[in-house]
Amino acid sequence: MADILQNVMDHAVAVARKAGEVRHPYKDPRWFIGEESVAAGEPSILTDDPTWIIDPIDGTTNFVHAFPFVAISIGFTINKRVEVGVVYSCLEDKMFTARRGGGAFCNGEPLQVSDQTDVHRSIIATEFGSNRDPEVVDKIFSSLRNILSLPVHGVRGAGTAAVNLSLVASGCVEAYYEMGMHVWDIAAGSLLVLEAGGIVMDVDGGDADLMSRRILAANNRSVALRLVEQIAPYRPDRDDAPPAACD
Ligand SMILES: O=P([O-])([O-])O[C@@H]1[C@@H](O)[C@H](O)[C@@H](O)[C@H](O)[C@@H]1O
Ligand SMILES: [Mg+2]
Ligand SMILES: [Mg+2]
Repeated sequence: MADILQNVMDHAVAVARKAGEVRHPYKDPRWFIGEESVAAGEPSILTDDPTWIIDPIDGTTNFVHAFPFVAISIGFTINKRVEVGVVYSCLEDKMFTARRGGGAFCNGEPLQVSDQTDVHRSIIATEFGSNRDPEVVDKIFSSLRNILSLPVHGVRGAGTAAVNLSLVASGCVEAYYEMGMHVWDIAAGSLLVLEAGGIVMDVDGGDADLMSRRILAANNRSVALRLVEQIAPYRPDRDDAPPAACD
């Protein structure tokens, strides 16, 4: 684990030097998108530069209520593509790691998504999110009703996007979808799913977009596309949307 992070940091330094950058790639705020730094007013713009995308506590509500799923999520992108993902599920003491082209692992053991192709025999993970706008709540319940009525074997939610994605990568659930979470919730976990043999796309079946605040991650295309038919999509403000103008 320490080796993986050190290699990535060395790689970031090498890329920066090649580009003629003199700044230190893990001290310059431009190279970070973190939940807390963005909350403190730092920008949330994904560039081609090497960028750490960090959620120090994913599952804050769980943490407050002692509901036992909480994770640390660290993604690293170059050219807007996730190259390394690390999710540490703290109470399970599971360290999930993935490197683009290098596979996904849990505590060093290789991960593989479920081989289930029948959505009716699947478990689907999702979250209710924190938006209580009645139109959004209606969409959430509409999607849920459609999916439950397919029917599927079950619907679950761990209360953390990073853990939900680790569950897809581990083959414990077939898919996870959500609208309204942020890039720091999913950057690392999305690579876990891809490297475990799964797919990641937009909830409408289009290309995945890290900054769109929408994700559908699944073990395979056939399960994913059956879910696309059931999901009532909505568009939260993007993570890289300009701040609203003040009067
Ligand atoms: O705030 P936080 O605990 O880091 O992250 C949370 C996510 O992991 C959760 O799945 C999602 O439903 C919440 O909206 C929130 O984004
Ligand atoms: Mg989070
Ligand atoms: Mg958090």
